[in-house]
Amino acid sequence: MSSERQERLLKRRPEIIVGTPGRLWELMSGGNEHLVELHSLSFFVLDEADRMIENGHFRELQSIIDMLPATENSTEQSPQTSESCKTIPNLQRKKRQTFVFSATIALSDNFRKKLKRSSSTSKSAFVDGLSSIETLSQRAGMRADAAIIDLTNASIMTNNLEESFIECKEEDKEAYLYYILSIYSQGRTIVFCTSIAALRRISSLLRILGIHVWTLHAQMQQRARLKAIDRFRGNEHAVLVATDVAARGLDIHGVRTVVHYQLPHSAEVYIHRSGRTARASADGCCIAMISPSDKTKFVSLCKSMSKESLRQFPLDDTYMPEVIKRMSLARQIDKILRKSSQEKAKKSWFQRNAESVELAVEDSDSEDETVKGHKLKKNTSIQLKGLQQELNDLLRRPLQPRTFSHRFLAGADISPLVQQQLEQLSKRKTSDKNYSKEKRTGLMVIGQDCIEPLQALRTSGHEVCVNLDKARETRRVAENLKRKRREEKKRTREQLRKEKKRAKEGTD
Ligand SMILES: Nc1ncnc2c1ncn2[C@@H]1O[C@H](COP(=O)(O)OP(=O)(O)OP(=O)(O)O)[C@@H](O)[C@H]1O
Repeated sequence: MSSERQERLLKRRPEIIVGTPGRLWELMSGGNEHLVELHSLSFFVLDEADRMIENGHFRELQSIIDMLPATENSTEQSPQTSESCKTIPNLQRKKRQTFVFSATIALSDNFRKKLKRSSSTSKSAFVDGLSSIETLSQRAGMRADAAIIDLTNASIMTNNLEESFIECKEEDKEAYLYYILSIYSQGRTIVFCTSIAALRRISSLLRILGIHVWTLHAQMQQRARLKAIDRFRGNEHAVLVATDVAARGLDIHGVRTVVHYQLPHSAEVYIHRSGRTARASADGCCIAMISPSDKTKFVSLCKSMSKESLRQFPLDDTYMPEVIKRMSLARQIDKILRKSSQEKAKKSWFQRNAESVELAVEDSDSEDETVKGHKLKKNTSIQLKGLQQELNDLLRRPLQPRTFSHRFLAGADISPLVQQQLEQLSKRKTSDKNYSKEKRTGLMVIGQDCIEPLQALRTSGHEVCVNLDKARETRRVAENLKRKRREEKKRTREQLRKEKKRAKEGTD
């Protein structure tokens, strides 16, 4: 929202103002009348407080707090006055209540003592800035007898949330993501990435594979972000691929699954990301995709949240050959499309710059080179069409396990589920010509009920130890066992050889 529009809205003197520190301070320091009349402030709320002090980026917050009038109970000196801040006599000041919220606040044991000490110290004693949640609370005028309400349970996460993981190679993550989104296609899903490059890649691959996804990241304009959220909210089976800008504060009803496609850098971000599902009294599940290089990070993440074991997300490997075939075609298509869009961008950049300096651009290529270029373009376009045709043929068919064969369908061998799916499929094929255009609906998968990942996890997921020491111990035991078996075999072979030799010597 533009600051002009915000200023217009502030003229109506709203009773509640929700803002980010940057914009709020911009308006306050600009002398907005409604915002500097802080003597009548009844409630001061700091939401996501731990984020506010991260890496010291919210200097503006410090300035805002410095402008707050001292509360009745505070022994602080009068607030630091700025040109835009009015000095109000104590009698006119309202009693102010301060709230500090976050799902991930770590308070030290002597938090209250610190607050007590601070109430007898003047503001000028804090020279470090808002370096900790304690300092933030002190500066916001929190009293030493502040109520601390801790709603976290032993597992930190809500009990309605089922956490799980998939262990796979880094290069197989894309295929497994496609597997989850197509086999368990029910419910809203948010897929989290740490980098925008990864977000762009997987969203492009999924779109090529016919899964409509919305994206959300920091390089998007506010208007585009709001549009993506609206569209995501509008479809109960939609997929949102997002960076950590969506990790906090996003409250969308019916988010059933959160996928940590790339692991977050801290346990706090993992908690906030996972908290986009299983909100209020609803349930939900999260799936962390762990490649061998993620393993150490994942174990330390689990350790910091005191998790010794986690459920392994159930996978049916019989679908993988089909999934991998589709993914391989999608990758080839993506590569061609990416290359051509890069070439276009390069060309238009060159033209734009030439135009800006009023330079006439002449085609410097020789006739031979131009013909060669056209040929190459034509070949690429033919190759692209061929790949798209091949992929579309695969996508028109429901995803089916390797064991399934259309050629040898026999009543006795088909489970009631497959029988029912085939009947519905043939009905839809004849009645609805556009059936293949419907995305993420049932009947894309043969042999599998159309369910949410949470149901799959509850019915067939199993607990696996994530403790690195225990995992190492298990590996060591398995290796020992293997070594012993090898030695045993070698001994038997040796014995047999000797016996044969002796027998041979006996006959000679
Ligand atoms: N007492 C309640 N009864 C029913 N629903 C509630 C109640 N309190 C909150 N909710 C609902 O639960 C959801 C989550 O609430 P809210 O956004 O306040 O949580 P939060 O802890 O601030 O989440 P975040 O992790 O985004 O900070 C919202 O949809 C809200 O409407």
